[in-house]
Amino acid sequence: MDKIVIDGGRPLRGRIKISGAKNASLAILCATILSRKETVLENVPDISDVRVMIEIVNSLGASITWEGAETLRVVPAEKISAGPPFHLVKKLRASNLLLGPMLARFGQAQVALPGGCNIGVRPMDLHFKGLTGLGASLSLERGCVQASAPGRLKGARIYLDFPSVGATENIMMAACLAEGQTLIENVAKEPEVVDLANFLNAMGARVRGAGTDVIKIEGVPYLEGGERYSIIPDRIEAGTFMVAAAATGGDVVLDNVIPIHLEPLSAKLREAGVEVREEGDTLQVRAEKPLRPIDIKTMPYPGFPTDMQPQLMAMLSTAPGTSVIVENIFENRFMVADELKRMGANIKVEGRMAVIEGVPALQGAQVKATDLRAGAALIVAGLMAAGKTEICNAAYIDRGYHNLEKKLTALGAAIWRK
Ligand SMILES: CC(=O)N[C@H]1[C@@H](OP(=O)(O)OP(=O)(O)OC[C@H]2O[C@@H](n3ccc(=O)[nH]c3=O)[C@H](O)[C@@H]2O)O[C@H](CO)[C@@H](O)[C@@H]1O
Ligand SMILES: C=C(OP(=O)(O)O)C(=O)O
Repeated sequence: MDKIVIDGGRPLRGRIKISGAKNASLAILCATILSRKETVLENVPDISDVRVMIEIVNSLGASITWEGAETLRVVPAEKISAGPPFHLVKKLRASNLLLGPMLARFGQAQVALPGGCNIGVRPMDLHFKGLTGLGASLSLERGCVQASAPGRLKGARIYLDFPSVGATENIMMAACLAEGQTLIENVAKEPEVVDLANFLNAMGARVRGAGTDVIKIEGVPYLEGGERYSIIPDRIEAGTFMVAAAATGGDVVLDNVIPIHLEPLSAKLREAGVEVREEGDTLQVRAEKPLRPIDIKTMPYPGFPTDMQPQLMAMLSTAPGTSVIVENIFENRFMVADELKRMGANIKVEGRMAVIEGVPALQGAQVKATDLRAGAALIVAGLMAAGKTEICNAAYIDRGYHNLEKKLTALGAAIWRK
């Protein structure tokens, strides 16, 4: 059942609830390694990335179990014997977030270099620079990062050359248990970083400034846990449904969203002629085709998110005129263009720039997902296209979307697994 089939051409209409954020959940599951007591996490999406991360943290000695559809009970490990197994670490990019918490809590970590989607080189130099700055010794042995910090890590001043989400999160988690004050400058400001900081503080950490350029952490000797913590809604899942609604000329209401997190996308959709209305924790997206062409540059938050770029490319493929997308975050994130071309799109990719000439319509075709958001973009394209689209490698899509077919069916799409 690794294929998704869509019989396209139907505008999405209706109302659905958005799930908890993948990227916040993955970081927060890693952060539970830091604590000594039980924690309950709510609004956790039941997606394959989360399931793999649960297996990874459990392999270190924790006990994480589902208590209902969206709630996890986490009993942290008291000690760890070995690093997480390679067959799990290689599945997940976010396994790079284990290093900081393992080092801070247990003074050592052995973690294979992470896997995940092939959207760029994705080095870890900034993670290593930060952790070394806190006093850890790191070396790479046979594909495995060996890290140790005899005694406690030491607070330090760390400047990130680029506001990397993962490096910010890893260093912030490690610094929570370091001795003294840590100042991390030029940090990522993504909502998931803020959510992680809020969770750490709920466990007794002293993190200030998350959401600004500088994060200040006063180290504490231990973290307690013991809180019930609700994870923020997934702005990328919400964004994907917003784009799907707009691209099909639909009218969709999304519940459980934080509209401000979606502003970089909402602003661009409005520019394309889409009506986006915010009220409390709901968003309504309404569009009439044809849409207007627009230009997009991906940037760190609050800029336009790279994780929404492929879906926008699909939407713009039928906006009459020329749209230009510049991808500034990941060098290999235009792979979906070739698949969209199979469906009749006219897209030229030159390095980090893609030029899209709107065509009157897409036609259904057999296509393959090359990564998670490329898969999401093909879902959008399949919903727009006339006739049947068959998307293979659906496992990529399952990494990040909970109940995708069920939610789209509720909105009137004809979509099923094969
Ligand atoms: C699990 C998770 O939260 N994933 C998100 C996270 O990925 P991730 O944390 O991997 O993304 P980063 O913000 O770290 O990467 C951004 C850029 O920095 C570069 N870089 C990063 C680290 C480093 O040590 N050196 C370096 O050069 C990367 O190659 C990339 O070009 O943020 C990305 C950017 O918003 C999102 O697309 C991912 O969905
Ligand atoms: C790139 C993504 O995730 P990851 O960093 O886990 O590969 C994504 O969610 O689009």
